[in-house]
Amino acid sequence: MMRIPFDKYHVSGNDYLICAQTDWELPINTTYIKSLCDRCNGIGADGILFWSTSTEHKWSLRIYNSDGTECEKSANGLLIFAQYLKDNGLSQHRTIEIFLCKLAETIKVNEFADGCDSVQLGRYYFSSDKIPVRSNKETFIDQQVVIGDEKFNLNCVSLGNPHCVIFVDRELSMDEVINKGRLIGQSTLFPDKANVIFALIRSETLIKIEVWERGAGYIQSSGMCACAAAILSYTRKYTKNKVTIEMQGGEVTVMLNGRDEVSLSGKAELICSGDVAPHIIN
Ligand SMILES: N[C@@H](CCC[C@H](N)C(=O)O)C(=O)O
Repeated sequence: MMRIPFDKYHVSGNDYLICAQTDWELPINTTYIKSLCDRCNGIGADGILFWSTSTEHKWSLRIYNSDGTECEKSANGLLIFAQYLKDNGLSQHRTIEIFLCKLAETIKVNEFADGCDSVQLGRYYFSSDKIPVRSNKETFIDQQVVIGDEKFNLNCVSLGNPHCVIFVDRELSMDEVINKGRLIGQSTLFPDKANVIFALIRSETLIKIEVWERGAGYIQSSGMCACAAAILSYTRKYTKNKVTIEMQGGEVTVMLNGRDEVSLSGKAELICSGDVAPHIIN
C-alpha cells in the first residue's frame, strides 16, 4: 500500500506539511489537501508545500492553503522550505533560491542570525488593478467602505497575493477577527478574495496583528500578512521601516528597503515527520 512521507514545520504557529512531489504519486487536488490539513481526521495544517527539483530550477515550490486553493506566495512557507532543505542536508548554501510555480518568480532565502532566516519577498504594489480590488481609484489606501452593515477603513497592497489591512484601536476577540475578516476577505470588492489583517499600532517599531487568511481562515501567524501590515503602516507614517510584528503565535521582524521591496525574518522549526496512512488518501 502506498505510504507518502511528510514533514510538518511551523513558523510562529503557522504550520505547513511539506511533501516531495516525486513521493506524491496522486493528483494534487482539493480533496486530498483538505483531508491532510484536517485537524481532526487528518494530520492538520494551515497548508501544504509540494517541492520539486529540475535542471531549470534547482528548487521549486507549489503552495496550497488548507481549503485546497493554490496561493502565489507564502513567507512562512519559504522559511519552512529553506529550513527543510538544511535539515535534510539538501542544501549547504547560505542563500537558497526558490522558484514559486504559481507566480513564476524566484525568491531568495538568506541565513540571518540566531537560527533565523530572512526571506526577500520582492516588490509590492499598491495599484488597484494589481491587487486586484474592484475600484476606479488608482490605489486603495485609506478608503471608507460599507460591507454588510459595517463601515471599514481599508488599505490594500499586493505582494503577489492580495492583502487588506484595517487599523484598529483595540484588540479584537477571535470571533470578531473571524466574522469581520471573512466579511471583508470574501466581499465582491476582491475578485480573488483577500487576506485580512487587523493591525494595532503599539509603537513606531511594534505592531500587533490578527489575521483572517484567504484559504485558511483564522490563523496564529502569517508572514505575508505581517509584511502587509508593516508596508501599510509605514505608508501611512505610523511606523518606521523596520518593525516587529506581534501575533498570537509569536513575533517576526519586517524590513522595508525604501525601493518598495520587503523582507521578513523568522524561525522555522520541525514539528514531526512521518508517513500518511493510506486510508487518508484513498
Ligand atoms: N501563511 C502564509 C501566507 C499564505 C497565503 C494566503 N493564505 C493566500 O492565499 O494568499 C505566510 O505566512 O506567508
